[in-house]
Amino acid sequence: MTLLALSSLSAELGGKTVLRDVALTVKEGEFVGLIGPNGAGKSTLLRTILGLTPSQGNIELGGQAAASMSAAQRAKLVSYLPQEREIAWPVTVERLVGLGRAPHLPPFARPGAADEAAVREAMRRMDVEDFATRRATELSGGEKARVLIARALAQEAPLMLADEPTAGLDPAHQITLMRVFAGLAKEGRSVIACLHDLGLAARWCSRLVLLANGSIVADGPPRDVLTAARLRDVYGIQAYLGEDGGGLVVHPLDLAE
Ligand SMILES: Nc1ncnc2c1ncn2[C@@H]1O[C@H](COP(=O)(O)OP(=O)(O)OP(=O)(O)O)[C@@H](O)[C@H]1O
Repeated sequence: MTLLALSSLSAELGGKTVLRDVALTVKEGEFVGLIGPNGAGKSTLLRTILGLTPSQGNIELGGQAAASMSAAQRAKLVSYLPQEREIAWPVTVERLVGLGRAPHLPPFARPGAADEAAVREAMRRMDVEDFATRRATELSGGEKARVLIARALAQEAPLMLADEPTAGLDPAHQITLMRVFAGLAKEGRSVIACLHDLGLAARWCSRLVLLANGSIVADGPPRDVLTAARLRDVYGIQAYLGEDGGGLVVHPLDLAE
């Protein structure tokens, strides 16, 4: 089933075209790494899908025009981890992760057993159970990031949009997160994650979409997208490209000459 279909999508910000004529289809079971240099339009693309940035063109979620959906309908289909990791209220971690269940609850209803199980599972996956009763505002940057990812996981939406989800995480938690996202894809859900770490993107994503100056310049399996020529032309770098038993290995080495 197609979870997301974008066609002829364009967006303008501050009088500048930030996305131009983007077409993208994401089916169930895909872990898509959205990659590209700073300012390429990655965050804007996620925000247009959510209706947070105005755009022209077509956006379909689960086969339905996104423009015709209520916020509640959309929240059942798509969860979102924004780039900003601000936590405004001093609520407990448990409570904050529990907010991920809001789209599933009628107004003023108490969470039921299924909601509590989803919250516990999300906290387990992101290794934040030990912080359950602490105030979320008092955690370290990486701990906050893991709690916010857990909140998005608790939403149990078929499609997750995550903006730089590995930022601030230590290497073990970065790998844990990539495993979680790959696991969601195996279960038939899909993830689109903006990533700057090309090594993680190459190793864990089933598909990479490379954005440059607001346009998709490559889309396919990591091996096809991350070529030496593209890394030079789009990112201006030279990188080690290799293989081991686990797949493609990419390690940026220096600026391109
Ligand atoms: N509110 C805004 N007003 C004007 N221009 C904006 C606004 N938000 C983003 N832009 C511009 O749009 C372009 C795309 O920004 P976007 O945040 O989508 O890039 P990105 O690929 O996510 O970058 P990064 O890797 O640095 O997070 C940039 O040139 C940015 O300066």
